Amino acid sequence: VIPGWFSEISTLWPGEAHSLKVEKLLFHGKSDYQNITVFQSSTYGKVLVLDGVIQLTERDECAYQEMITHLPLCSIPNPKKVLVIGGGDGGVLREVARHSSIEKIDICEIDKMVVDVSQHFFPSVAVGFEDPRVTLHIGDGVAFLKAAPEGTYDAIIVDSSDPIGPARELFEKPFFESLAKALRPGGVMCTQAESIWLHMHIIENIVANCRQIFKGCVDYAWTTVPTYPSGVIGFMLCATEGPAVDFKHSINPIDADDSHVKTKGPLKFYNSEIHSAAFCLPSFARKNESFV
Ligand SMILES: NCCCCCc1nc2ccccc2[nH]1
Repeated sequence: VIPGWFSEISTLWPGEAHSLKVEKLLFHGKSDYQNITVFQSSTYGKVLVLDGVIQLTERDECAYQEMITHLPLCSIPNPKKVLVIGGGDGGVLREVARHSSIEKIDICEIDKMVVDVSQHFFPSVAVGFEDPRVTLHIGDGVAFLKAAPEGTYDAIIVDSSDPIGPARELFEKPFFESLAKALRPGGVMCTQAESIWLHMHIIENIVANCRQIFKGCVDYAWTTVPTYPSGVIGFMLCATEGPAVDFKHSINPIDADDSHVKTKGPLKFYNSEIHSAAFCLPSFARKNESFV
């Protein structure tokens, strides 16, 4: 360990570790589920770390939050009811709230300490919790979905950490089946789906499961997030059978002068061209080679 530096070491990316220079340790705690650390970095703002893994930094969280939210929500007309699994930092809520058609936002986060820490140290991210359409449920997303009536949601966003620890079950087949059940016909889901540089096996497994379960479009997208391992992270986008969905083009753009946009500031990363580009994959990750 180099004094003054945080290195992200994990068995999920053996032999490599992204490091950030630490100015000051701001918080360290242990919840019922994981170790939680917040530090002030020299060049990426404040950083949230769960069990030694970087979850978000103030400087680049916009890329992840905007893409995981707007890739699904801009692919369907008039989303009204949205569920977020995980996402206890509130960033996805902030982005969902930009869509004026939204009437109801449920969020199910297992670890209350993540919400409390985010509200205290990351107010520009946790601002999402202030939207009157938001209902926060503290609990296990697996159980929440099992209890959800069939066809409840237009969209479900699974903003999970990695498949080690509390989020492990969110990458397994039964969970994807419960997602499909809770979506209306032509409803869409989007999950955090790791890195094509590091986790092709995990991704192939997710795609195989989703192809069996979701009878609509199933596509993998990716984007750049400098502080995630390998500098990129992916998203699995799936639609249930019903009104056709084409993920690769934004059909429901967020109008720039929408009142919601003003309260939350302009989009820093997402736009309609980045939307379509996100589905362009390198040859080693394409259908003929591997999966999509
Ligand atoms: N190694 C990549 C990790 C991606 C993490 C995405 C993420 N960051 C989060 C912060 C709080 C709650 C849920 C979250 N999900």
